[in-house]
Amino acid sequence: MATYLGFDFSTQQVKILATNESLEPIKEVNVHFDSELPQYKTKGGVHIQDDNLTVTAPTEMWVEALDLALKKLKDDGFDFQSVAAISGTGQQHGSVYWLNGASETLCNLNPNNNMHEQLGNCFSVKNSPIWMDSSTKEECSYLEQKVGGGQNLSSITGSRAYERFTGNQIRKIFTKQRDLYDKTERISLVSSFAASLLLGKYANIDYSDGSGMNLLDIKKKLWSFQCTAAVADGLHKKLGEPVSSSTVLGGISDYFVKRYGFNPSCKVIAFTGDNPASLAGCRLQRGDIVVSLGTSDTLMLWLDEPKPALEGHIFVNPVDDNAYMALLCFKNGSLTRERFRDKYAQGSWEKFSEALKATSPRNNGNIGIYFDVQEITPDAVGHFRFNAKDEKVEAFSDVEEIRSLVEGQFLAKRYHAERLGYKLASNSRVLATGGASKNPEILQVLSDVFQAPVYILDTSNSACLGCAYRAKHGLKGGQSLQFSKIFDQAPNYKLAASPIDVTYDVERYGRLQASICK
Ligand SMILES: O=C(CO)[C@@H](O)[C@H](O)CF
Repeated sequence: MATYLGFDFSTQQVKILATNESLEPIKEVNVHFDSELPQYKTKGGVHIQDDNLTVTAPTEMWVEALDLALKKLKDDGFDFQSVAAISGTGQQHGSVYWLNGASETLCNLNPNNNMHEQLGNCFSVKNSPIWMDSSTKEECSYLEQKVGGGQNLSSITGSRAYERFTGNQIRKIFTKQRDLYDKTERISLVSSFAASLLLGKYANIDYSDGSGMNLLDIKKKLWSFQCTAAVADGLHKKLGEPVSSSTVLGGISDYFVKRYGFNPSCKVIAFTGDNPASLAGCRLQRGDIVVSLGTSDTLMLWLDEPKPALEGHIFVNPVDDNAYMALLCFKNGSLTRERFRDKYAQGSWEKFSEALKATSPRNNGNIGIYFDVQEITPDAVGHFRFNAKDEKVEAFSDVEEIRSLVEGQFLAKRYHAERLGYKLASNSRVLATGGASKNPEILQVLSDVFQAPVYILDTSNSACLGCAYRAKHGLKGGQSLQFSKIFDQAPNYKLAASPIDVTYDVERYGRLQASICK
């Protein structure tokens, strides 16, 4: 009975999840960086430097965690011989810098020793910049200026310049630590670095995670020469060529065959970023949209004709090279919902829900826009209330305040999703996850605003699970096989809300939002 492994190199841990042939989870192990590798002295898996902008993680820590996780799986009696294919994911945007000559060590690892003892001196940059870094404003401005502005950069790479995006991080090293850059023979993302360890040679960056670098032309699926030339000399050669996310990169390295008992025929499928992997793990299809309702709310959607903009991110789709996915982050999520619960519902979610039931869709024309903290989408902050005549007002009734918050948050999501190319269709489905997805009344508003059924799914392991799915997909045919065909049974979605027939004026929301942005 074949099994598949998904590896997740996330911010706080390395997780390995095994599934059976039917892609049902059968085993899971993890190594938590802070508590199990305390010698690296990380907090939340990272080091925040004194400037409070630079955020890194020790590259060697990730290597050591992989050996530790596989040892846990071995001690648990897992049958590595059964593994037909593996794939994995890494926190997006992070980067790894392999020292000149490192490839020789990588392909000749001694299975009697830990990897990190052998690879510890193979990184020119010992502390990898990661997605929480925001120290590259200067590099972002430079790149946008070199390619003709933020919208041009977004049209090429799917995003305007963002501090955490890899190209800008590489430029920072090229301009400020040129000696380290010159000693670097290969630059990986966290995802392709992890794949390289398991492959025993440098793994290609995949199209989907590569879309988070401000370097990949997402239409041509090639490095944009305009961007790579603007970032650093000789960058193209250090990146290697990008590949489809379902590419069979090769067989597993002999180190793992001898040290853990993997089958030499086990194939390594391209690794990708955590958000693309989650899209695969949610089994997202055309017309679907994932709404994750957490501290910050995020939207992931499947797109066929993306419209890259100055907000949000468009990535090449991880399971279909000819499609795309979009990621939108909304910083004001559950903390704002909790503040309204406390202020207008006496701290009770039951009363919060009663308020939603006591008010009607569209809230008599009242719209609220509440950005307690600087919002990402759009770039604005403050509280704004409008009555049915679009006049600014100071307050609504308590129950109207609650509905105006929830409707406003979901109208924003639909408005920005449509700006990126999302088209509501008869087969549209909203897949809700995260804390607030446990509240039926909030999901009813979500369903009404999107005019689509809302399903809830447990996505706690979506990134890792998505990689086990992608391992089987890559092995069984990759791009020549529709991703949904690899599943034996229907997804475990549970219908939570169906829309009542109501039409929300999304464009009106857009006009009011535009009026409050500077
Ligand atoms: O920066 C992000 C996406 O653009 C985060 O979701 C990271 O991928 C988390 F690892």
